[in-house]
Amino acid sequence: MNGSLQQGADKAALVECRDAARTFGRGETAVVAVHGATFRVRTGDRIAITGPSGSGKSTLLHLLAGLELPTSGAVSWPALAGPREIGLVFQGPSLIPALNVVENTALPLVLAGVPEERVRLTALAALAMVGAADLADRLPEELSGGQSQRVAVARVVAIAPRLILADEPTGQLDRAIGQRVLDVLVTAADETGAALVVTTHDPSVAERLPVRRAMHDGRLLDPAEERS
Ligand SMILES: Nc1ncnc2c1ncn2[C@@H]1O[C@H](COP(=O)(O)OP(=O)(O)OP(=O)(O)O)[C@@H](O)[C@H]1O
Repeated sequence: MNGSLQQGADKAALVECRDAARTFGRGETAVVAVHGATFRVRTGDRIAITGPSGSGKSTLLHLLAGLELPTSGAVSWPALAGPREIGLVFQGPSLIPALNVVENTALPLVLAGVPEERVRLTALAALAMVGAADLADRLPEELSGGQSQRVAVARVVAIAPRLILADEPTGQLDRAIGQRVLDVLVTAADETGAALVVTTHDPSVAERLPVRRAMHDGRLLDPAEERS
C-alpha cells in the first residue's frame, strides 16, 4: 500500500461509538446501562475504562465488541475488516473444560480455518508469549486463576487481533497476580500491535494504562469532568 494511504488507514478508528446508548428492559423498569457515549479507539491506544460496579463498563465494552447493539446512536468499526480482528478476554473462567491448554488456545484458529499444520505451532507461540508454554498439556481444572487468564490471553493473541477488549480480566485474581496478568496483556498488545481496552474497578490496574476514562451511572465522563 502507498505510504500516505497506509498512514491514513492507521489513523482511522478501530471502533467508534457516536452517542451510543444501551437500555435494558422497558417502561418503569428500564435500566439505562450506557447513556450516549462518544468514544474512539485507534491503533496503539491503551485505555482503561474505570468505574464502580454497575456503572456500565461491561455494557460499553460489549458495544465496542459488537456483542450488544446500541438502542440509540451508532457503533462502527471503520478500520477493521470484521469481528475476527477483535479479541475478547473475560473476567471469569472461559476455557473449555474438556480441551487442554494448547487445544483451547488453538480453537479460534481451527474455527477460522487456519491450515492444520500451522494451528499447533501458532498456539504454542501464543502460549510462549504469555509465559504459559509449560502448561500446554494441562486441563483447565489443573490451572490457577492467574494461569487460566494467561491462557485466555494466549487464545486471543493466537488470532493476532488488531483490537483486544478485556472485561475485568483481573477481577477474580489476587492483586499481585492480577498485575501480572495485566502486564501480560500489555506485552501481548505491544508485540502484536493491537490496541487494548481494559475495564476495571481497581485503580491499581487502571493506573498501569496511559489513558483512563471513568464511567459513572452509565455515563462516560469527559476527561475534563474527571479532573473537576
Ligand atoms: N442484560 C441485562 N439486563 C438488564 N440489566 C442489565 C443487563 N446488563 C447490565 N444491566 C444493568 O446495566 C447496568 C450496568 O451494568 P454493567 O454490567 O455494564 O456495569 P459494570 O460497570 O460492568 O458492573 P460490574 O463491574 O459489576 O460488572 C447495571 O445496572 C446492570 O444491572
